Amino acid sequence: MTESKQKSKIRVEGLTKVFGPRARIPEALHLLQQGEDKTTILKKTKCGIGVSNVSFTVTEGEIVVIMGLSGSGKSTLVRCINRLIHPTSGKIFIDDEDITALTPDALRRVRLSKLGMVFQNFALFPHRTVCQNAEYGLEIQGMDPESRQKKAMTALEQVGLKGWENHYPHNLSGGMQQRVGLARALALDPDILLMDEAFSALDPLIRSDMQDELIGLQQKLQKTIVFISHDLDEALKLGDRIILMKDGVIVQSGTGEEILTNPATDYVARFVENVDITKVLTAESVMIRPKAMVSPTTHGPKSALRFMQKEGFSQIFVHDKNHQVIGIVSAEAASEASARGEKNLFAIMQQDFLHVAPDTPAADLIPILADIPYPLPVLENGKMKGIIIRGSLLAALAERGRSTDNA
Ligand SMILES: Nc1ncnc2c1ncn2[C@@H]1O[C@H](COP(=O)(O)OP(=O)(O)OP(=O)(O)O)[C@@H](O)[C@H]1O
Repeated sequence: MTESKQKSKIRVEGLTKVFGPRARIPEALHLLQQGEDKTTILKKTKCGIGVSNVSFTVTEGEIVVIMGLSGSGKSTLVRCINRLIHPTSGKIFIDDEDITALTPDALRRVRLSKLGMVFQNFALFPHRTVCQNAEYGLEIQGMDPESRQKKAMTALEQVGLKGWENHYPHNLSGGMQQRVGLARALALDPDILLMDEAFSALDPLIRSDMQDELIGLQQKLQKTIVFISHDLDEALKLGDRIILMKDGVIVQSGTGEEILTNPATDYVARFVENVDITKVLTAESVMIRPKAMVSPTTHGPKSALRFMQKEGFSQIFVHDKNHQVIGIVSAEAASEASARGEKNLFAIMQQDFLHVAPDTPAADLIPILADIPYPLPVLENGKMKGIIIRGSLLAALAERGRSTDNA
C-alpha cells in the first residue's frame, strides 16, 4: 500500500506545542529554532516543549502507532489532533480541513462526527449501565433514545459484549470495561479512532487479546486509527506504520520492518535491539522468486526432469491453467516415471504439500522448513508468490543484521 495512492485522512504539518508562561513562548520558540534542547529552553524560559515541528500523514484505513518513552510527546500530539489543547504553531488537517483554524462550534462538529477517543483509564460512568455508557456520545449529539440504543447495541455486539448491556461497569473485568470504551467510540461511527495507551492498563494476556480483537475489527471496519503506545511489541503488532518520538520530535517513521532492519539513528537501534526480528519479518519479505514451475499441459515427467537438471532443482512445482499451484514433483519421481514411460505429470505429482501465506511471520517458517524436503511455497489465493528455502531464509535474516541463532 503506497501512501501516494491512498487518501490522506490526517495531515500534521510543522506542529509545535510549547507549554509555559505565554509571554515567554516566543523566546522559547526562537531558542527551539536555533536548535537548543528542551532542558536548556526550560531553564532559560520556564517553557516546556511538548512537540517540536512534527509533520506526518495518516492515510485512510491505516493504523499508525505513535510510540516513544514517557515524556516524548505522544499525548501532546494526540491532544493537539483532537484539539483538547491548542497547538502553538503548525497545522492539522482532517480530510483536508485545517482544524487549527476552526471556530469552536465547527471544531465540536468535527470532533463529534469524525473523531472517536479511547482512553487508558476507560473513563466509564459508574452509575450508567454498559449500554448507557456506549450511548453517551450519541446522547451528546442529541440523538433520540431509541436510535441511540440501537446503535450502542450494535457497537457492543461488535466488541463481543452482547448480553452485558444492562450490567454496570463494576461488574465487568478490566478488558470488558475497555471493550465498553471501544464500543462507546464505535457507536458514533467515527472515521478516525484516537486510542491513547488504550490497552496499557490491562493484564498482558487480556491486552494481547484486545490487540487481536482490534486487528479483527479493523479488518471489518477499516477505520483510520492513531494508537499511542510506549510498548514496542504492541506497536509492531498493531501498526501498519510506526512513528517513533523522542524529546518531542519524530526520530523515525516507517513500517515495523523498516524500523527494525534500518534504524535511522543510534537511539532507534538501541530502542529496537532486543526485538526478535523473526517475529516481524514475514514470508513475503524473506522469499525468493520461484523459477521452478511447470504445467502438465506443456510438460510430462521427461521434460520436467530435463528442466530440473538444467536448472539444478531437485523438485518442481506444478500449476494448472489458472496458475494455481496444484502439486510438486521431485526429480527422483520424474526420473522413475520417465524410465517406465509414464507421460502424465499429474500421475506422479504429490498433491499434498505445505504452503504459507505471504504474511506468515518468519519465526513460524523455521520449524516448517526443518520438516519438509522441498522449498516452502508462499501462496496467495492459490497462486505462487515465491518460495522459501532454509538457506535463503537464514541469509535474509542475517542480511538484516540480526542473530539467526534460533534458526
Ligand atoms: N500541561 C503541561 N504543562 C507543561 N509541560 C507539559 C504539559 N503537558 C506535557 N508537558 C511536557 O511535554 C513533554 C511531552 O509530554 P507528553 O505527556 O506529551 O509525553 P508522553 O510521551 O505522552 O509521555 P507519557 O507516556 O508519560 O504520557 C514532557 O516534557 C512534558 O513534561
